[in-house]
Amino acid sequence: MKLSEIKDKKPLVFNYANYVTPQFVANVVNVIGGSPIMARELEEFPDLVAASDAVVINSGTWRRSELLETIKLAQLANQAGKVVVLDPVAVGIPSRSLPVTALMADAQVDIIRGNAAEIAWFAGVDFSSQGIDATGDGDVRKIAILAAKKTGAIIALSGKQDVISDGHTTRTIDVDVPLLATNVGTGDALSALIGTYNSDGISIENTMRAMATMKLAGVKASKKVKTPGFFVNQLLDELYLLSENELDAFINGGGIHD
Ligand SMILES: Nc1ncnc2c1ncn2[C@@H]1O[C@H](COP(=O)(O)OP(=O)(O)OP(=O)(O)O)[C@@H](O)[C@H]1O
Ligand SMILES: Cc1ncsc1CCO
Ligand SMILES: [Mg+2]
Repeated sequence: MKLSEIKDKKPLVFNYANYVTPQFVANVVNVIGGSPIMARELEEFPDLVAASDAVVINSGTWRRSELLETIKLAQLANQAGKVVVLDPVAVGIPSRSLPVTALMADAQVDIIRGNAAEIAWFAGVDFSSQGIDATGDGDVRKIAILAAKKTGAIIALSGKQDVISDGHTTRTIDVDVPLLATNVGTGDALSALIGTYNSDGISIENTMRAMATMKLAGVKASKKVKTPGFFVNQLLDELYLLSENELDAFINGGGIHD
């Protein structure tokens, strides 16, 4: 979906959010023109999935008791033909791998958005991490392609270099914006943006537009402010102000490669 269509159609994005960053995630969806809703009550899922245009599942603060409910949520979304995005926070920690493995076995995840260490786990590649952060170095393009082939999902690997791959077609965005990594929840919000942009159909193109949106807003914000506190507010403003033309110019203008 194009940015202008998001603003016209206001897709409803159902976020099964973690309890650390839901306010930021909701604001990012809102300022771009979508409509966020958060919930974690099983009895509400059928109604909410029916009303939603995308479902974004973040496993950042899952309790085991919520796992079966989350699988049910993903299955409901699958049955209703709604896109399912997974944000597998710190999935490489063994006790966190188990519920993600269960979800992937019992429901279809269409798009996985994670940092390099999280995506490396799906690829079966070693990549160092510390808690929620990727700290290592590696061939992120290769990791994304491998993870896409292993999971059958579109992979959105974020970091200094963003990589989007379905295992056959791969795009990269090579733009360094260190301040983007200082705000906890930029990745969570990016996953929700990916749900928003893919709400009318899942594609590499839509996923790339979502990642380019966050990166470009980060580039613009970091030209104006230099510290994390101001940056996060400026980032929201830049997302709010971003135009379709600017986004197209960024996408066509050299930072993005096949
Ligand atoms: N060094 C960097 N240079 C440029 N952009 C970055 C850098 N690190 C992260 N980003 C950007 O920050 C956003 C979030 O990606 P990141 O990989 O930090 O997610 P994450 O680790 O899941 O974050 P969080 O856990 O805080 O939600 C993406 O838009 C990504 O492009
Ligand atoms: C800090 C943190 N811990 C679990 S989820 C989360 C937010 C970043 O995803
Ligand atoms: Mg994350």
